[in-house]
Amino acid sequence: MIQFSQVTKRYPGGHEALSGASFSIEKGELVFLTGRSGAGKSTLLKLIAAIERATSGVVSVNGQNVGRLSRGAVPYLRRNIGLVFQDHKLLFDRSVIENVVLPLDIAGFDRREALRRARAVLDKVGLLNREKARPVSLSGGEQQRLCIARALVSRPGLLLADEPTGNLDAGYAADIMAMFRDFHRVGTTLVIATHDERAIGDGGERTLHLDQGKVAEAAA
Ligand SMILES: Nc1ncnc2c1ncn2[C@@H]1O[C@H](COP(=O)(O)OP(=O)(O)OP(=O)(O)O)[C@@H](O)[C@H]1O
Repeated sequence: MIQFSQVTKRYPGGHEALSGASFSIEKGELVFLTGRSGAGKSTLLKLIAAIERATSGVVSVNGQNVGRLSRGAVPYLRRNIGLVFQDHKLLFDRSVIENVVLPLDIAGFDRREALRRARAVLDKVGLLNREKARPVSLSGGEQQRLCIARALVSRPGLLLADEPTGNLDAGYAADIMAMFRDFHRVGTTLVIATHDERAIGDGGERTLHLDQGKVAEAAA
């Protein structure tokens, strides 16, 4: 599903965040991405979602070279990708539930069905009682859970999550990981960048370790 062939990403200013990275992720895999702060984890996720483009090498998703996608084609790629990034990009002028419903509105869902699904996912992340609140009135951890709800509501085939449990206490972190594992069980591909040992657990999942822009398989 995801293939990196000799991918290098150099940011303006010369910093090389990824250096000749090659690996593949099959459909339905759950993969953790580990490595020190600054190792290149966020960069790797951004290349998959075409938020950043590789300096050299090929990133392909579902057989498409995402570095070659036209601007117009990027929304089609993202339609099937749930994104949980650190800069939540929530809409602060809309309520919690409207933030979650939005991807379904864009996908043309019937309003009642969209609200039903949005409430179900808000319930799972423990925010159902805040559905009318504005995101600005939520704590950092609540905003993170809202972001996770919004990423999962359209049941994407691929979920990319950057430190999804970073701001959460142990209880919520475990709930979110359980949700991710449920999605994995029904066939979603997940790539989760994390420092959080609690998130990785002892499930024997595949872990890719990043060190100074190089990617290596880590022993489970
Ligand atoms: N837009 C940018 N412009 C210039 N340099 C950048 C940019 N984004 C990231 N970098 C640099 O690239 C390197 C890798 O950053 P990246 O955010 O991918 O690391 P990370 O492993 O996700 O770190 P963290 O765990 O702290 O989020 C860092 O040295 C960072 O400073």
